[in-house]
Parts: sequence; C-alpha cells; structure tokens
Amino acid sequence: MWFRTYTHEVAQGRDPAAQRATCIAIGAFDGVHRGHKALIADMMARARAQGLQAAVFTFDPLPKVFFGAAEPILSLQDRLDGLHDLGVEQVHVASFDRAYAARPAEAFLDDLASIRVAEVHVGDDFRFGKGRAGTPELIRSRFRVVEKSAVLCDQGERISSTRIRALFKIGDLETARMLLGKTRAAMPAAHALGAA
Ligand SMILES: Cc1cc2nc3c(=O)[nH]c(=O)nc-3n(C[C@H](O)[C@H](O)[C@H](O)COP(=O)(O)O)c2cc1C
Ligand SMILES: Nc1ncnc2c1ncn2[C@@H]1O[C@H](COP(=O)(O)OP(=O)(O)OP(=O)(O)O)[C@@H](O)[C@H]1O
Repeated sequence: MWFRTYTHEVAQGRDPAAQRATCIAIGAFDGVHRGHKALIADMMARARAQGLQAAVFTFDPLPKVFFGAAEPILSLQDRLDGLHDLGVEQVHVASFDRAYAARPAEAFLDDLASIRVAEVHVGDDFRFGKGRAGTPELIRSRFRVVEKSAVLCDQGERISSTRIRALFKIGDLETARMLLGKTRAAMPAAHALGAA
C-alpha cells in the first residue's frame, strides 16, 4: 500500500469494500492557506451536493521538502488538524520518498480508483507523477475533474505556500497570517523562532 488513511484523529486500517464514493482535493496543503481553504470549501460543497465522502490526498514529507527546496510551514499533525477543522472526513497520506517520486502518473490514478474517487479537485497548476508529468487533463481521462483557478490576495497576487514561507523568512508575520487566514497554528512551528 502506497498511502495510509486518517479518519478524524485515528489512523485506521481500511476495508476497501467499505470505502464510500469520494470527492477528493489533492496537494501538499502546507499552511492550509486561503487558496487551499477555498479549493477545499468548493470540494466539500460538491461532496455534500452529491452525497459523496469529502477527502484530501496529501504527502509526507512534502515533496518540496523531500527535494530540499523548502522548509515546512506546518507539521503533518498541524496539517491534518487544519484539514479536519475544515470538515474534511478522510485524509490519505502518501509517504513521499525516492521510490514514490519515481511512480508514473498513471499509477497514482490507480491509487485514486482504489479509494473510489468519483470527482477530483485541484488547482490549474497541479502536477503529479514521475517528473511531474501528470496534469489535470490526464486525471480527466479517468475521473470527473474540477479545476480551481488561482485564489489571489487583495493585491492581485496568487496566494501560495512559497510566498508565505518567504514572508516568515523576512519576518512579515502580519502578511503571512493574512494569507494563511484563520488557522489553528497561530505561529507555524518551523518558523516559531523567527527568521534565521
Ligand atoms: C506518484 C507521484 C510521483 C511524483 N514524482 C515527482 C517527481 O518526480 N518530481 C517532483 O518534483 N515531484 C513529484 N511529485 C510531486 C508533485 O510534483 C506535487 O508536488 C504533488 O503532486 C503535490 O502537488 P502540489 O505541490 O501542487 O500541492 C510526485 C507526485 C506523485 C503523486
Ligand atoms: N491560490 C490558490 N488558488 C487555487 N488553488 C490553489 C492555490 N494554491 C494552491 N492551490 C491548489 O491547492 C492544492 C495544493 O497546492 P500546493 O500545496 O501546491 O500549494 P502552493 O501554495 O502552490 O504550494 P507551493 O507554493 O509550495 O508550491 C493544489 O491542487 C493547488 O493547485
């Protein structure tokens, strides 16, 4: 099995036969920022309207952290708590390592089929699979896809974890918190001691 599943706070063994048809949002979701919250709110509304389970598929460690390109904003536990605070019923977490990163995009689509995914929600920049070859178009070959266009801040810039990490680094906590939106982690752990 390439991923584990959290239902509320408990990591549970899954019975695939008992798995309900699912509406799922996919991504790293570091910080669970305002862009993530909007994507997940749309996903949850669609899940409710269709009587589907509302779930998230994410990665630990974060792919960018695994590749040495970023420091995490939140621990996995804070990410899980943030997602559950939004009402997400189930979170699937893939252990992101060298072997996982080498899996082709099609194998990831097989994973989604194994958890009875009916509808996928991603941002329009979402990429996945070996060499980041998979696109929302490829997902559409097998699942219904809702592509979210970028959520922007009041100044018109795309909200991103990368931007928030940079704001913490320069000590602009006020703007960082504004882009995060209401969040349980007032001061994300990795930056709690301020910029080095
Ligand atoms: C099966 C699989 C393989 C991946 N392989 C790579 C990879 O080779 N290189 C890479 O930079 N990212 C890889 N990723 C990570 C994605 O590029 C991306 O970070 C992940 O899908 C989360 O999306 P997000 O960063 O938009 O949140 C892979 C993801 C999956 C699901
Ligand atoms: N501002 C945004 N508006 C709409 N969708 C978004 C936004 N930011 C991220 N998403 C989507 O949310 C999911 C998780 O995104 P991801 O974790 O890569 O966020 P990110 O802020 O782009 O991160 P990073 O800056 O580290 O690349 C993906 O499907 C992504 O396309």
